[in-house]
Amino acid sequence: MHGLEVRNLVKKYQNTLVVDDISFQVADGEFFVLLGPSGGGKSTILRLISGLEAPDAGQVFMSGRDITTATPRERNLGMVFQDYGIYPNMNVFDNIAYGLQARKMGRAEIEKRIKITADKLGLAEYLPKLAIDLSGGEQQRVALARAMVKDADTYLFDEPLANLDPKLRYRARRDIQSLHRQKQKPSIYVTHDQSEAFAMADRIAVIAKGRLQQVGTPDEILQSPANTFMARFIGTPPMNVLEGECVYEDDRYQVKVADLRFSLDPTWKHVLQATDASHLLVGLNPAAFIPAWELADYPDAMVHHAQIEDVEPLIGEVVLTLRLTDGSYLRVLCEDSGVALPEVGHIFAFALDEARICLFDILTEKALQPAF
Ligand SMILES: Nc1ncnc2c1ncn2[C@@H]1O[C@H](COP(=O)(O)OP(=O)(O)OP(=O)(O)O)[C@@H](O)[C@H]1O
Repeated sequence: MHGLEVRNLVKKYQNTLVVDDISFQVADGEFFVLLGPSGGGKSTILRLISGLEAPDAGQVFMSGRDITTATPRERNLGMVFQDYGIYPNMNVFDNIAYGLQARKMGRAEIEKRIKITADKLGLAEYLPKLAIDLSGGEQQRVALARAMVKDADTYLFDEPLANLDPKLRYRARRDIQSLHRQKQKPSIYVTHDQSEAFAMADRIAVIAKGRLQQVGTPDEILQSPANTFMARFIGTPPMNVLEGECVYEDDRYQVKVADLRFSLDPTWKHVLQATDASHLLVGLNPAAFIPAWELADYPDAMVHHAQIEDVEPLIGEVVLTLRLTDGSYLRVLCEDSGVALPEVGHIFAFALDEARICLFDILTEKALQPAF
């Protein structure tokens, strides 16, 4: 097998389980993002892959070879970390050359590679300068150059853009993706920034409390959260998770949330017959609502009403918080209509794209799956 695999990795610090039985595979050419809240265990997983720390259990494989006990150098990794690991009193050329010299590469080959990489990253004029005299963004590019000059078997990135301003982040993101495409190796990228994860990832693994919550493409993660943690974590604003009840009336399954009733697709039938559907958790994606000003385009949609509790304008979008009859709140994300914003206290008319309803078991909080 090509690519990288971690199998049942476990790591404890002073009896606290920080990495709890984590397994995943990353194919050659795949950009794989570890996303999750701070302290969840993402960086520890990267350190276990890099060999900077040893796992208490589990294995790491590269191209099918067990490298769990190999030294970091034997693993042949390209690494870009948040603190960049730059030697401040060396010039930029020597910083980039360091790993190649350690591998006993010839001077002419080192110079050739550094020239190509420095040109690509706009670093040519900085090569003679001391690293300490560079800005944060320039140092970040040096760290990237150091990973790029190598022909590594896997590339690891640990929040490499955390210290950059938004404009530089955008450019650095493009540089990292271009490096990845050129190398066609597995890349594993740690971030707690969802927009970064969704912009860059082929697949995302969400890690929280040391556990793998879900692995999937950005679309799978967004549309089909595996549990209520995922539903409440992903998205701005995240999914509404409300208590509800399923009823079978008028020849169809319907889900009731406060005084709202939504029709469920027949693909839910088997789940609802097998589960205690009288009480479950209902996931309503804020982006799945049809606002008042678009209802004319959906003449068959079931129209609901609720009072507006809060209006939060964003760039080109608006988040409305609606108060339901049982006192719970529903957040709705709408494209800005271009006319006057709805007002707090007014009654808002809306419909729901019912195909996007998610249901969760109230005890396990795991997603229920419709049968297609
Ligand atoms: N060397 C260590 N000794 C003891 N505890 C540690 C050590 N390294 C990490 N931890 C703890 O392990 C947990 C996971 O840390 P880790 O840095 O892997 O999380 P993370 O998801 O990368 O967080 P962040 O996004 O903040 O970097 C944290 O509770 C952290 O305090």
